[in-house]
Order: sequence, then C-alpha cells, then structure tokens
Amino acid sequence: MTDVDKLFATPFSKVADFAFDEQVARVFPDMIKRSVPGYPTIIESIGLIAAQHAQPQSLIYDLGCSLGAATQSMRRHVGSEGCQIVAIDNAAAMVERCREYLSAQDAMLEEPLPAQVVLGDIVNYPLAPCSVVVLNFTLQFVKPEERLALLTRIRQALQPGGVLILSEKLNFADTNTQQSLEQLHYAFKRANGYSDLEIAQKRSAIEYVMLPDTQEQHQQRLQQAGFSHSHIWFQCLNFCSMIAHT
Ligand SMILES: Nc1ncnc2c1ncn2[C@@H]1O[C@H](C[S@+](CC[C@H]([NH3+])C(=O)[O-])CC(=O)[O-])[C@@H](O)[C@H]1O
Ligand SMILES: O=C(O)C(=O)Cc1ccccc1
Repeated sequence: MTDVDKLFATPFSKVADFAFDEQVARVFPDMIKRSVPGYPTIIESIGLIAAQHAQPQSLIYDLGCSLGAATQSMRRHVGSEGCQIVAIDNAAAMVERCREYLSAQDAMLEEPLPAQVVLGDIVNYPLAPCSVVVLNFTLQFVKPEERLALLTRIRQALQPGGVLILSEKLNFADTNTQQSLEQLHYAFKRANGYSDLEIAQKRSAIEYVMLPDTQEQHQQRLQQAGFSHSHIWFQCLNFCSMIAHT
C-alpha cells in the first residue's frame, strides 16, 4: 500500500528544500521507519502514555499528525470514557491519506475513539481544553521564533494533570557527542538500505527546514512555557521523546 522511499536516490544538480508533499506522503511510513531510530517503539509507547494521562470526556491533540501513526496508537490504547482525538497537519497530502488510514482503522476497532483530522497550521490553530497533546517530531519543523508561543498555548490549553509528549531529533552542544551520534545515525540509515548519496541529499533537503534544538534548549523552553517538570522517557542515538507535565 505504501512505497519504498527512493526520493533521494538519483543525483540532483540542486537539492530542493524538503516539503511534505504528495511524493513524501506516499513513502512516509517507510521513510520515517528507516530514518528515525526507535520510531516504532515511540509510536507504541505514545499510546501507553496517553492511556495513563487521558482524562474522561477530554480532548487529545496530535499536532503535526502526518499519516496519524500516533493517533492510531492512542486509539488502540486509550480506554478513558468519552475521549476524542483532534489530529492536525498543514500538509494536504498528509491529511488526505491520514483520513483514509483512520477510516480503515475504524473498521478494525470495537469502539474506536472519535478522531477528526484537520488541515491547519498548529502555530495559529486555537486549542480547546485538553488532557494530552502529542508533538511527535513536529516542533523541529516549526520556525524557532514560533516555538515558545506554541508551547505556551499548549500549556494553557492543558487541564490540570495533563501532559505534552514531545519527540525531537536532538543537537548536542558538545562537538564530540554531536559527531559521534550523527555518525551513528548515518550508520543506522545505511543499515536500513540508504546509500551515501541518499543520505547526503536528504541532509541538504532538511538543512534549513528541520532545525533541532539541544536537550537544554527544550528543558528551558518547556519551563518558560509554564510546564512544571519535563523529562526524557526515550532516547535512541540523537532522537528522543520527552514528557512535560502541567
Ligand atoms: N505549522 C505546522 N502545522 C501543522 N503541521 C505541521 C506544521 N509544521 C510541520 N507540520 C507537519 O508535521 C509533520 C512532521 S512529521 C510528524 C510525524 C508524525 N507526528 C508521526 O507520529 O508519524 C516528522 C518527520 O517527518 O520527521 C509533517 O506531516 C508536517 O506537515
Ligand atoms: O532523515 C533524517 O535524517 C531525519 O533526521 C529524520 C526525518 C525523517 C522524515 C522526514 C524528515 C526528517
């Protein structure tokens, strides 16, 4: 049903900036699994974490949902009465396919949580009171100067006891750590069948589009946004996921 990612396999004279277009949507499940170490574990665990924190009759947001992998996991795990998921993405190609995947999932679950997929920009989308918010590898694509305001709005929308699950690629201030984990990440990609050319061209494509922060920047920003406590619950190489508590 989805294709193998060969988007960067042929040489380009100039590599265009990465965009979540039709081509990317078509290969996305394969691309993200072969590119992000720990992605399947993170997706499954998001369902477990959401199940612990979802409050009855509350909203759950999946911001930058892509094809809805985190939403699907939450629908498999969250048992709280009366919860609803709102999944938002600003890429039309993703939203269209996400709706199809979720309809297919409806048929497989006994009492699926209602899930609505919205085409929208999370930077200005108004958030209603909620108990769980997921930003699974999305914040790194939001302009750095817009990140604090977004997290502050999320914090304000979260009800007492609510949580934000934030997954990101990390940068490291220490050069040795940065180089070591970056090289291991390339080894991970090579082991998953990407060539050196594919790795290099993808790297150029995301260079100005996806801007990772350090762990310290995340901690500090989450605190500034009003979260009382945040900690890492998963890290594989330079990819991690955090929980931030209200
Ligand atoms: N301002 C924005 N508003 C809405 N969506 C946005 C915005 N900026 C970026 N996006 C969307 O955020 C998603 C990032 S992918 C998330 C994976 C998913 N969470 C997963 O659990 O599989 C991560 C990756 O590809 O590394 C894309 O679908 C963008 O269109
Ligand atoms: O591929 C990479 O190098 C990444 O850092 C992760 C990624 C995964 C999917 C789309 C864009 C970036």
